[in-house]
Amino acid sequence: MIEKRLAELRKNGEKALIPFVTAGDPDLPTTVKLVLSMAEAGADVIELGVPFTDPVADGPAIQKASLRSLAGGTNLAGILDSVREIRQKSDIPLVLMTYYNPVFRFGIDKFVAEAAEAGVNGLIMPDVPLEESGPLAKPAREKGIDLIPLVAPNSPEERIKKITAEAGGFIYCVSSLGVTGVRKSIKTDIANFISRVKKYTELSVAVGFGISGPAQAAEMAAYCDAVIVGSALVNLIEANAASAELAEILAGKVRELKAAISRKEGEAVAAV
Ligand SMILES: O=P(O)(O)OC[C@@H](O)[C@@H](O)c1c[nH]c2ccccc12
Repeated sequence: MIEKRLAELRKNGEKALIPFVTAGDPDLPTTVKLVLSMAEAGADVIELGVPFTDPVADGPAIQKASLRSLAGGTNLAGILDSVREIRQKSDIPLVLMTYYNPVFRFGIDKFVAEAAEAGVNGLIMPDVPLEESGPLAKPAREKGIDLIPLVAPNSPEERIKKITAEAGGFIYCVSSLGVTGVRKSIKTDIANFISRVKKYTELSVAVGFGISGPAQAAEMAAYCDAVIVGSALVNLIEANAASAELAEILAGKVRELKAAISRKEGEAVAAV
């Protein structure tokens, strides 16, 4: 499902936009609204974060969003209910980003079965390395859920080869070492990094971590098939959580990002 959607875009020479939001920030009914409005605004796949108390791969923006969400009582069962609700209105591919602990507590097999039934298409689990993904990979494969791996700029060639061989959905290339969060500039040689990954896979390759706005998204999109934007959107949600216009504000940002990565080379960036 995810791979198919991304492959269609690639065939048309289009870049994909994958927005990330933390589920339950500010609350789950709002998350449903935000996902639907982002889908309508041009998001191609949506990544939903499962809040966790010890989100080791996350920077301050998403850590805070996780705490806000947990304070409101968000749990995995509630998130799966929200996915069911989204599925009544949209077929946009959905990826859950979750640490191992919430899944383990829920029960791995039960989680995979319920996530698949609810309409989850992919999983990103930052604290589950390939070597430990077995107990999850088998049921996920059986239920048609893609395990989307993270690859870092310092991943050795052999490791990239192994990880991509087991992957589904797309390959998540982490732009920079460290945690999630907007960065003024991305110092990694992305062109080189992406071409190393592309040697081993036919799957679409996405870049995420540190993309702060349209200009940076466009810069990254020049090298890869999809860009992932999280913290910048999470910050926008935090700043506008009390506004009746929140869904429209977020949709506006998604439209702006999608337009920026859709621009052909040489085309001027419109002042927005
Ligand atoms: O927030 P950023 O820097 O835009 O990065 C994307 C990111 O938010 C999202 O993909 C994500 C959130 N938490 C994660 C943990 C690991 C890997 C990826 C993620």
